[in-house]
Amino acid sequence: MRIDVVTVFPEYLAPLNLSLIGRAADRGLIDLAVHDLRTWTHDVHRTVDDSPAGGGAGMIMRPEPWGEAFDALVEPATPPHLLVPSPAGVRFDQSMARDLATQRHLMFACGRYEGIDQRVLDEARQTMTVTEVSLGDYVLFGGEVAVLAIVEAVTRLIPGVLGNAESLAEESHNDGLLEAPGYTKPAVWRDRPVPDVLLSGHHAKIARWRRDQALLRTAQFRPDMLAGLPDEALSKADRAV
Ligand SMILES: Nc1cc(-c2cccs2)n[nH]1
Repeated sequence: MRIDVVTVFPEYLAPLNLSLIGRAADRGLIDLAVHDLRTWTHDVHRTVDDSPAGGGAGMIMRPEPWGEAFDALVEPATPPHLLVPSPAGVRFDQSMARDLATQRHLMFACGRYEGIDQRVLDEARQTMTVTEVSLGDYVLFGGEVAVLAIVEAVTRLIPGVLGNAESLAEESHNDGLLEAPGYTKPAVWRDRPVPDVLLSGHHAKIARWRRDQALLRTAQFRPDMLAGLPDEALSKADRAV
């Protein structure tokens, strides 16, 4: 997968060169490039924003640098999926992460200030799929934080990036439920024991206990997820919890 990020704060994306994502890039599983939007400015002040048409607070990002950036980065024969973080976007979730992880080329446009001139998105829709995407119902200074989260959620699903693919199967939101609580050694810590069933070696009982805990946790913290499950997702044993 190729991932391009266009931002006025390229250093904000430095964490993408670390840890598992950095190693995935080194191993060629992803081809990640961060670009400074000011590359495509031509004035002495390298201006990327201007006052909003019609007045109002804040600044809007000018269309010209974005248009030139996309012209430089987009191969018309294989246009990317353009993702534009925005508080006004569709909510990002694990289902979208799974879908994005199957795509060949993602490009992220990090808006700052009060957003990007709308004509940039309108123009981009002529050649690319464009999705405004939100991390949640709160407002950030810019899209960079959202890109860090989305790139991490997507790249960890790419085959080969995570050493143990099994862990993907048991994590929260993979099966529509929150994951069960986890424990490790010591068997007792500050008078708090690991649940006996986890030390029993009885795999069927352990699996049942974990499923029960996942159902209870989901009912307590995310009843909306439970309500959204299709009937066939819950077994008879699940319904007895
Ligand atoms: N979910 C979300 C996205 C954002 C921003 C993206 C770009 C500027 S502010 N805030 N909250």
